[in-house]
Amino acid sequence: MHGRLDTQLVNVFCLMSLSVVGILFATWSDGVWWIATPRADRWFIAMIILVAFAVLIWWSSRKPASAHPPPTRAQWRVIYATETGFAEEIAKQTVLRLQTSGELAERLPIDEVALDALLQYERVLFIVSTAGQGDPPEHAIAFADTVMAESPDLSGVHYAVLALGDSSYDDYCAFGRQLDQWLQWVGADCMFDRIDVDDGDPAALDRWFASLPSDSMQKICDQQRTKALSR
Ligand SMILES: Cc1cc2nc3c(=O)[nH]c(=O)nc-3n(C[C@H](O)[C@H](O)[C@H](O)COP(=O)(O)O)c2cc1C
Repeated sequence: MHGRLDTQLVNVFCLMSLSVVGILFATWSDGVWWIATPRADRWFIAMIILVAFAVLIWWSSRKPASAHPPPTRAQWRVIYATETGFAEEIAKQTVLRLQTSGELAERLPIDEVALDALLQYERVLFIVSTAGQGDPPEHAIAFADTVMAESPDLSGVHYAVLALGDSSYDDYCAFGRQLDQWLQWVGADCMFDRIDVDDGDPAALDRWFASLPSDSMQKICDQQRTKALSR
């Protein structure tokens, strides 16, 4: 918007300057104007200047290449921790939903996630169960003991947690809660509140899937982002 206004002001300034120069030339000679028809070579030079000017105007008024490239969609990482396979199944369905909505998404077991990789992720969905007596699943123990023992700055990471558990256990959804607390502690940005799933509760799972971006919602976000960038 500002760019267009600036260009228009420059155009107005140029036209005014040319008018002033024209008036000065007109008042320069107080003798009789030479009214003979210009020679052919003068006509030719004038035509070339006119065409060059027209080409210059056309070239400078072409739509400039956008300074803001279209928003790229972030890659979603769906990280799961499972003992008996339920979290992995929900992770598969989550990735499928995201991909059907036009998102880029990949599924990763938590034991394949290192801290330096996590720092690079933009959008992460954790789907984790609790095993034993409030313990992480076996393949998540190393993550809990090493990565979650650190205090990195995860402020660039947007996350959500789906905690699978069973309220008949004392430490209901303990690992999901610990993970959520750690993510908050290290400054990660929570996209929506943690959802606890009691013994596979379908209503809680529905809430999880409803919280994922739909295609239409993504389009609105893209449009808003493009608008915000072009301001
Ligand atoms: C041996 C065992 C221990 C469990 N311990 C807990 C627990 O401490 N807290 C809890 O909320 N759920 C506990 N659960 C329930 C599981 O977290 C729940 O069934 C979950 O959906 C399993 O997901 P998964 O198949 O991805 O591991 C336990 C389940 C089993 C079989």
